[in-house]
Amino acid sequence: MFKVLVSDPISDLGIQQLVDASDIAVDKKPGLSEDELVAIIGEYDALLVRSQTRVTAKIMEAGKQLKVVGRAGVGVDNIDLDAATQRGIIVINAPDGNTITTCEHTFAMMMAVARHIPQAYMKTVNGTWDRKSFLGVELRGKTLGVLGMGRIGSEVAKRAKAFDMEIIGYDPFMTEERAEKIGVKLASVDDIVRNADFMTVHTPLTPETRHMIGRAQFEVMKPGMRIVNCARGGIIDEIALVDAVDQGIVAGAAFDVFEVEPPAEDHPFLTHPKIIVTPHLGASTIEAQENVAIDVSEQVIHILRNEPFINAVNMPPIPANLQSILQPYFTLGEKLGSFIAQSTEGAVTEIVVGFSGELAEVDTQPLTRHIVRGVLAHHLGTEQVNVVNSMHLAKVRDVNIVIQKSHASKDFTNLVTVSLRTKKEERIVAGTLLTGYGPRIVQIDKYPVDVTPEGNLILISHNDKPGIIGRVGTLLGNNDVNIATMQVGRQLVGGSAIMVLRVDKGTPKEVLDQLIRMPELNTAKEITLF
Ligand SMILES: NC(=O)C1=CN([C@@H]2O[C@H](COP(=O)(O)OP(=O)(O)OC[C@H]3O[C@@H](n4cnc5c(N)ncnc54)[C@H](O)[C@@H]3O)[C@@H](O)[C@H]2O)C=CC1
Ligand SMILES: O=C(O)CCC(=O)C(=O)O
Repeated sequence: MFKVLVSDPISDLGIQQLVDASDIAVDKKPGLSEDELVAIIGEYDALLVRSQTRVTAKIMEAGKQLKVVGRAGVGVDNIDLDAATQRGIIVINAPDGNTITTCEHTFAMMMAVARHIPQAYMKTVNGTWDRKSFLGVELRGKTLGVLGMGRIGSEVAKRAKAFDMEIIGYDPFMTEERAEKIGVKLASVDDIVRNADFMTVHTPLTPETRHMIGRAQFEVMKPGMRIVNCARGGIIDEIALVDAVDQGIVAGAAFDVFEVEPPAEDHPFLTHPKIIVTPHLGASTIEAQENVAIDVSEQVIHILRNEPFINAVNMPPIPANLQSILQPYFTLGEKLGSFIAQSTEGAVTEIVVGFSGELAEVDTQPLTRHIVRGVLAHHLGTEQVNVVNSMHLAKVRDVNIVIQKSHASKDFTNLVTVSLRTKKEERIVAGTLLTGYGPRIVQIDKYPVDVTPEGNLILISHNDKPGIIGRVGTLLGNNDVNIATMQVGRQLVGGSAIMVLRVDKGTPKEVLDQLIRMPELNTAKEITLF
């Protein structure tokens, strides 16, 4: 039974599928401190959070069983991604479910700042009927500058057109074609600052976007600008903004997010008459909270059940078309990696992965992660290594990963070749998927073979001499080890050869030792593939 901890308030309806899953037990414990989480996280396989819980390295370290941290929302700045990756914990988010809601909140804030709605409300409910102080401005005909034209920024731009606004946008990944399609004129940050009447930011907070609107930008800003931040505190320099409002450069600002949340009691935004605030409510609608919880719950279930999943933040995404090509090779890749690691001695220094045939045409990175996982799991344990941290673990252990691609594949539609170099030896194994038959190992070192990569195998290298196969069979039979299948590979009659035996159960070490002592037999290794 998998255990999932929900440590922030997350929509009950959204997590219903987790609650209903017969193999999953869900505990809801919102509001725990870091120490409280550290004390209990060890028993959980998955952690679900919104933005309140800070998922620190200390929590990951204590989460010995933790396979996935699910963020019901977009931003993962409350999760230590490096710590997660190092520990092989998958971090997923729900990037689509709150886009419209946050876009709508941006408009609520834009209109509220244009028409002084919070200030007018406060005065009215406090008994003052003041119709003079709150002269606003229209959105119609104004220029809106959008910084960050991703999901939310693009939706904001679309809706701004309905208000008859001119939209200028900046995003390093925005193409002219896409900008044209959504009716946005591409501009630089400087153009936006100098020309916009309203400006809204929709980027993540990164070293590059931190204070991307600061003193230098306020100095050249179009006077009377109104600014909205429903993305992340810190994209706009808060102190510089207050000064710009006081100097009359900025006519008003609406902030949903703060550099530190919640803000200190004496934060200047909280008492400023021209700055309006909400407590990080961008994603707070019934619809968005259900959407993000449904999305993240679905993926957590997939991950716990070892099924394909999407939206991993600490792993490159696999496009759907690629997923269907690569997915069938994942198991083969891990098995080839495991086979070669089990059959090779010495510290691993290099893994050379070769793809030929159709596989050479596509981005095979996700498959490489599985192969490297297969190799490293033999040395570091299957619990320690997964596809999230396999490349990282290889790097920190100075294992060189080399990728080779060849478009021609002589005998197979696709061939995956793994060569392992260790301080002692080098070995090659190659495999493919045979239509109707499944995964096969088709080459071990220089020998062609046809081995189903599963169960208990014995890999023997020997000299091709009459009687050796019989002697091996007799020795195993005498020790109650039943042979299910046998493959022999050789290049020359009487030369060196290999034998791959599939046996019904594990082979005791003393039996392997007896095999190795046989004349003409060089090595015998047990390999287990499940
Ligand atoms: N207030 C709230 O409750 C919510 C806040 N957010 C925040 O809103 C932001 C945007 O979310 P989405 O649109 O879903 O993300 P997204 O990933 O779809 O879009 C972000 C865009 O910012 C662009 N970008 C990155 N660096 C940039 C730079 N230096 N200059 C200009 N553009 C840059 C990226 O290319 C990308 O297109 C995120 O920070 C997210 O955490 C999202 C949901 C709710
Ligand atoms: O969970 C929340 O309400 C915060 C949403 C948010 O900031 C995000 O999704 O990035």
